[in-house]
Amino acid sequence: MATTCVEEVLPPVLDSTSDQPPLFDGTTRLYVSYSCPFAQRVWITRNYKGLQEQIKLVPLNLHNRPAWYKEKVYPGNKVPALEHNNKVIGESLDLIKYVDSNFGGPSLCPDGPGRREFAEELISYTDTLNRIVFTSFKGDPAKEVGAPFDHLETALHKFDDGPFFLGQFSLVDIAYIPFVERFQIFLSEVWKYDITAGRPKLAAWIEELNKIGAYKQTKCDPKELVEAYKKLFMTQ
Ligand SMILES: N[C@@H](CCC(=O)N[C@@H](CS)C(=O)NCC(=O)O)C(=O)O
Repeated sequence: MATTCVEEVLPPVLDSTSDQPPLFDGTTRLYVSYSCPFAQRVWITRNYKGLQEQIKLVPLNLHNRPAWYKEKVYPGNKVPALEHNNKVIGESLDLIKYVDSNFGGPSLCPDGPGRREFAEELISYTDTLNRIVFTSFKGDPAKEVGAPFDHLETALHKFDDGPFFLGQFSLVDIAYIPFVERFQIFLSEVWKYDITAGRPKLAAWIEELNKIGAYKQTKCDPKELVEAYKKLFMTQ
């Protein structure tokens, strides 16, 4: 498996006091926040394809956002956004496909009968998983999150030529892992709920992903995550 990945010194975070990097000067820029799971999807894709030189990371402080981001770069004012070929485009699920098909490096799109359809099906289920789990944080997660994690466990049984959703590592794994990473931490820390208990395929999937450098470099800080989610979901 290709894990063309160099350990990268991450650029400093820009805030409202920071100058705007030049726009449309021919540099491809990926605007992210280091703690955003949506941005993490595109960041992993870029790393895995070995595009650290071709796609420059521009990390933003979302709590003290530079005004120029909304005004000049991306009116949607969210991350991720990609500046490429004199355009700025957003939406993480579109961007992982865009980066995969418009840049070099190993393909992350599945080939072979049944895989493309299954990939689309799974990619659209990410929103369902996220909705159920985020909503459960306001209720009783132990009762509510079982079904979506069982859905992932079942999906991981479909292709047996590797530990990933389509057998080999693909955009499907990338679409899920930033969220599953956070859910695992928060559900375990706050609710003592182990998402891998009784789900051996899910456990093996997480273990294999943790061996991939392109992903490891993007992981969130568990302590910060717990604090942020407690504020977001557990205060009135
Ligand atoms: N649907 C978007 C969601 C992106 C998103 O919500 N990003 C958050 C950070 S994790 C953001 O930029 N929030 C800033 C805001 O909403 O003002 C995607 O998939 O890219």
